[in-house]
Amino acid sequence: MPHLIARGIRKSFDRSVVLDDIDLDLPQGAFLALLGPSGCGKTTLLRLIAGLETCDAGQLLFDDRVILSPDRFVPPEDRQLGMVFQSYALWPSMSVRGNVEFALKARRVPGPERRDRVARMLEAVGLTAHADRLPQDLSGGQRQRVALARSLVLRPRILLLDEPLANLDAHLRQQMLVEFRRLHAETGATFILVTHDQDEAMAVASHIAVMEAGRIRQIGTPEALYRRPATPMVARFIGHGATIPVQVIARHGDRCDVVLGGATLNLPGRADPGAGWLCLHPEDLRPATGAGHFDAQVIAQSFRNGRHATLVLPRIAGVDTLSLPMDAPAPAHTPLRIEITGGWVIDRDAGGAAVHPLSGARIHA
Ligand SMILES: Nc1ncnc2c1ncn2[C@@H]1O[C@H](COP(=O)(O)OP(=O)(O)OP(=O)(O)O)[C@@H](O)[C@H]1O
Repeated sequence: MPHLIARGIRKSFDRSVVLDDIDLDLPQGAFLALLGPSGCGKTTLLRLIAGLETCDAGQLLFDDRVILSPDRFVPPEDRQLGMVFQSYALWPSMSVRGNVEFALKARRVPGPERRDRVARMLEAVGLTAHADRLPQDLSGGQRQRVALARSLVLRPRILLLDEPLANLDAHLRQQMLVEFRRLHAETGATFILVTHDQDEAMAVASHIAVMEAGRIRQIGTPEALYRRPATPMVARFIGHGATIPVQVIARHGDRCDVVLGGATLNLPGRADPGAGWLCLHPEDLRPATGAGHFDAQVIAQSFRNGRHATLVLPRIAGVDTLSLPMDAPAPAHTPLRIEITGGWVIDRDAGGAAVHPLSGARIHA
């Protein structure tokens, strides 16, 4: 049974619509990433779930109880959730232990149980040795751990994370992502993470909701979004993808015949005959070993993960650049013939589709 449900949520600020027709079915224990470009409404949706905003239309339900609608508002403290922000907002004059213990004291949790829960939480986030330090004497990553511990010690059913890693360097971010996954698995709580970094979302989330202009464009597992993007925006946003305009001439179930340049290709996809988009990731392209499909010219290369990541300018109308992995170095301006080895074909008018039929708005644990 889903425990967090949003139905047709709409929210405006000063008559401009910031969230529109938001639907979610989230079971207990999911790890959802809200992903999208700046200003698409991620934080507003998180704040709405947190009880820090009201809505104009729709409903938010937690375990079948309406916690938000235009005429109902359950305050944050009655929603069984915790929040961790970018600015960790720790109490500066309290020790690490004091910060983690504070809310338990406020809730009058008896001393022995309180000390036990704090000790176990500090152990879980690896801060036992720093329990008596003040926040100012900690690194950014350690402060972030205190903020996490402080929220998780209350055993929330939902933990809301608003760009919690934005202030950390790349190395610490990776460490904290591993930590998030571990704590998520250990606590069994539902985690909802706001991020505009798709690598971050792919690294931790069981499900990703890609948002654009106040709407959820697609929601599903990272793999579903990567392999079967519903819109060109999702295709470009996930996995460093690109889109190429193609003509779809036939559809056979989950495959389509498309014309690109002079060639006809049979590729995975679900587009009807007419104008379509071919969604590609770098590994769907390679230098042609046979006739190939289109000409291109190398713009630049960088060596990454054992391959030469190559940016090329394809000779295809309406396409700027594409990237593909190569085994050999190739200087700028090298002409290449490129072969397409995979991808996903969608309708040209798929731009506004809210939900892809394969991923669905309903999330199952
Ligand atoms: N209190 C407010 N009053 C007026 N407009 C607001 C308010 N809060 C947010 N907005 C507007 O709502 C839109 C969505 O903002 P929101 O912070 O939810 O986006 P976001 O996707 O989280 O962006 P970012 O990644 O930059 O944090 C933006 O256009 C923003 O300016």
